[in-house]
Amino acid sequence: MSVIVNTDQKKLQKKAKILCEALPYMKKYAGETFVIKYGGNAMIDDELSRQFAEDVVLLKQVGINPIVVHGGGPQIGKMLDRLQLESRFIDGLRVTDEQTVEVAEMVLCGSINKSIVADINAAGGKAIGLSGKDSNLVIAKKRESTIDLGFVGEPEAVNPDILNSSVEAGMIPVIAPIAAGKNGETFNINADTMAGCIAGAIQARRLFLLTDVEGVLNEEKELLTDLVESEVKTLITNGTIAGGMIPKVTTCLDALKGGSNAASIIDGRVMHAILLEIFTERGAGTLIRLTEDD
Ligand SMILES: Nc1ncnc2c1ncn2[C@@H]1O[C@H](COP(=O)(O)OP(=O)(O)O)[C@@H](O)[C@H]1O
Ligand SMILES: CC(=O)N[C@@H](CCC(=O)OP(=O)(O)O)C(=O)O
Repeated sequence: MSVIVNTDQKKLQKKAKILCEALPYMKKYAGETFVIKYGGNAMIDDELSRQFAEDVVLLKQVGINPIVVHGGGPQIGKMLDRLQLESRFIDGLRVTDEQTVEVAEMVLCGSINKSIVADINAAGGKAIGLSGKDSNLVIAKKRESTIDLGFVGEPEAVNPDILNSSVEAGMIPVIAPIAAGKNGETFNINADTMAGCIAGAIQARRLFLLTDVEGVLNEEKELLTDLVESEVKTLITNGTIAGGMIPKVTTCLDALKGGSNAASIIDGRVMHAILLEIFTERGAGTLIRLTEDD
């Protein structure tokens, strides 16, 4: 025979209260599509990866349609090191020659994509691994820049049919940021850029970028909880926003202009970061909007 002691009951009541608090958000977001960008730096340990997968499956279970776009910059870097090839970045983008694009495709579409798919499936979901190449999901073109970045691409067109049919079939798409150009060449796309353009093209209700910092930080390293477009531009110009944070904030602005309702940069090192962001009144990261009135 088992008994429930008072402290157990209090713990259970606390759990029930948390579930009730999440109810209005579940209702508000049921049927909506969320694009979640899972950065290579946020995949820092197995337990966090397992919890990320559980969060994604929970979203699907409560009627939200999550679409995961992943990165893997540090993992590409490690493989390049092993092959004694150099990693070089300009404004957060990897300079990508022919050998580098081969390695990027192998790492992103191979080990990383499949391990996220496996984690989501192990958590009870039905994940399908894709890249921009599958069913012409994303057609890329060379990214023009003052310094030649090689095979770095940017999305030119998005054909979301494969996403719509996968979601309708109850699947969770997991997308690697690799795409083909019109002539069949392979392009390496920054994963934030890939996530933002997909979010815009399918008019995702929300875009989340999970990374390895609390959000956008000011010069004193304090978290900026809300930013509008003009503030983002000033922070880039004065160098406060630099490196890998540049493609993140510009991606958020592009997704908002494309039709997403809100874009947030959040700390992927925090357990259940997505659930906290979606199902509590004020998430922990930086919320980006176009203007104060949005
Ligand atoms: N103002 C800023 N606030 C926060 N992080 C910043 C800022 N400027 C530059 N960064 C850098 O951006 C990094 C996140 O980008 P990145 O390394 O590309 O992450 P991910 O792999 O998650 O895409 C942070 O770890 C930090 O070093
Ligand atoms: C062009 C470009 O920079 N592509 C990235 C793609 C992976 C990525 O963006 O990964 P994170 O999100 O983990 O940084 C790269 O080669 O690192």
